[in-house]
Amino acid sequence: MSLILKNVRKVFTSYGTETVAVDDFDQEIRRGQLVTLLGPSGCGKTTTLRIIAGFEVPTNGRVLLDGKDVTNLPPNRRNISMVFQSYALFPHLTVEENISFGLKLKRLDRSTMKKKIREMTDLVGLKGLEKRRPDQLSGGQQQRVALARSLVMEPSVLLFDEPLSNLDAKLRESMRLEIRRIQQEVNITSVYVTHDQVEAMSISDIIVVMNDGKVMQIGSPFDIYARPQNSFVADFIGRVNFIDGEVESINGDSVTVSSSSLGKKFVGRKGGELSPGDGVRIVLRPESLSDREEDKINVLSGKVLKYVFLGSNVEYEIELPDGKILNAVTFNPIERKFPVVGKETDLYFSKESAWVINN
Ligand SMILES: Nc1ncnc2c1ncn2[C@@H]1O[C@H](COP(=O)(O)OP(=O)(O)OP(=O)(O)O)[C@@H](O)[C@H]1O
Repeated sequence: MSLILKNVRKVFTSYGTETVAVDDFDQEIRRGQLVTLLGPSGCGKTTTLRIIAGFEVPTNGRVLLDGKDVTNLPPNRRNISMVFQSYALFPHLTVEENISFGLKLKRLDRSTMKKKIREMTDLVGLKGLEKRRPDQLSGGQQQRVALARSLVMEPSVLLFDEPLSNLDAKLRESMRLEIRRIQQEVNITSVYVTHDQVEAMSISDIIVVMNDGKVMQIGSPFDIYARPQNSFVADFIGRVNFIDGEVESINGDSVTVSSSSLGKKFVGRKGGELSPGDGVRIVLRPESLSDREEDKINVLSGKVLKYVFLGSNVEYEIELPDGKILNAVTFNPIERKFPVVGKETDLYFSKESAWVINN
């Protein structure tokens, strides 16, 4: 089922102060897509999710489920399920009783109910644990029960509110792959809230980056990482270096940027509407910098401040002539000559990896 948020805005008023929690959120989520709302604390992710679920009514705008306006429908009439960070399982019920709890209201016959429970325990990987209570399960298993309990109701849309926050780092990694597998297998339209950018990158079809209630960018994980539309997105997703300068000339998708503080020119890719004379920044990921020139057309020189050998890669910090610190990561260090701390070194980058945006 498709989900559309049309110019959704939510303003909270408490003690005479207005907070714009969500500002003009406008996006269609197509059937079977997993869309992640990503952003720092307080950016409006949970409020957006609660508006979709029906726990909040937007101040302006509409929510459409398969074309039907559900903006003012209560949660129980939307056929939407939510998976919470806290699992919200019934502690005194077994796995299968937890899963079938909502089904009881549907008055299904015994064999249909049994079949559905078996399908769910198979799907989420809980076979053999049907008779256990939540306190006899690990955190990851409890979250699987919560997921099964949501899916068994065959909702049109599944919402996830930071579902992995209570799990340790290793389990989070495996569970996010599991959630993605299950979501794709069932082909259910999903909205997922997280503040963890790696989690968002690894499970999403589309990421919505939010800040201060505003949508900063909507795009695929690749676009959000490699083609950020503004400094906030570039900085929030992964590590980044910024080189500030001015547009000297534009030729197709190539932009020549001159940096007066470095006394150099660089060629990058046009990342927005730019004109000669515009103040811009080059977005440069640490791994785009290389100690080998090959056919890369840009070069930066600076003093090596730090050099950390990490086996598969090497991280360094370089001080540029304008005093700014550049972070670089190079791979396959065994084949390389090692830079010397305190000495000057050159690092190269391609036009493709230099994404030029408005400053
Ligand atoms: N009921 C409320 N009354 C007043 N302000 C609220 C209410 N709920 C949320 N807010 C405010 O709206 C803004 C967005 O909150 P929201 O909970 O949606 O953010 P979030 O991105 O989910 O944050 P977190 O990651 O910390 O959960 C915040 O400034 C918050 O203080």
